[in-house]
Amino acid sequence: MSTLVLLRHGESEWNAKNLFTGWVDVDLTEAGREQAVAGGRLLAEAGLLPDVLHTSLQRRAITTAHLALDACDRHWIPVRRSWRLNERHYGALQGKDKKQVRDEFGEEQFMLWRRSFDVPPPPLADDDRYSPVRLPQYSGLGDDLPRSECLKDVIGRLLPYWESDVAADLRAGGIVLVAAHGNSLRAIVKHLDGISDDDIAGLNIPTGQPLVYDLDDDLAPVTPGGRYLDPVAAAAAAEAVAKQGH
Ligand SMILES: O=C(O)[C@@H](CO)OP(=O)(O)O
Repeated sequence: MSTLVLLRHGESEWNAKNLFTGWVDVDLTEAGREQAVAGGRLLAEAGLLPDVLHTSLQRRAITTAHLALDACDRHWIPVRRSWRLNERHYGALQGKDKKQVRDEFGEEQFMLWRRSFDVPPPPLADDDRYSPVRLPQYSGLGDDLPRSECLKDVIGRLLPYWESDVAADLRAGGIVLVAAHGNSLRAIVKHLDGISDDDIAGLNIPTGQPLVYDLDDDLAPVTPGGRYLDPVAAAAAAEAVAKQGH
């Protein structure tokens, strides 16, 4: 038996502005920092003290994890990071206002780009100011560096890391914290709960709310869907994510 805690970063500057973000490395807002600290306090109150942390290479997840772990006195645990836990690359939509995109392209196309399993947004040009191609943290990726991704693509690049690194820590026992992003966490939840390609469209992950999975020896959830430590706040925050752009 092992325990997995999934934590989406707190509110980011571009969450607050309602902009598609993806691989753009924006910071947390003050409210996002407070959410991260509150998430850490929830972990402490529940006695869920992480033994190891996995994060993406993005500032909003890294800072959230640091603040949450500091709040529960686990700032010292081992850390592993991978681009494979990054947010979904939102292609040419990165930096665009969600409501404006919905108004311009219509509800159906907007939701296909946002939540469909296999429709990626148009690719981001390498000379775009939001392209990550020249960032040093991605210099070794070569052909793996995405220009746009759908959820299916995220699952494809995330699962190898899940199997090799996260699952290995889970099998070793203890409590594993994964601090990541709305869509990389949707990919993990889809995998764990066996959610269908259609039904995953309806799943939204709230910012800063710890989601806990107790896993059996096969790393299958004991309780499907896991449990939020603050279910009322998590439901309200997930609803707010679902409504973005509307
Ligand atoms: O813009 C993004 O990168 C993500 C997460 O903030 O947005 P969405 O919830 O629309 O997938």
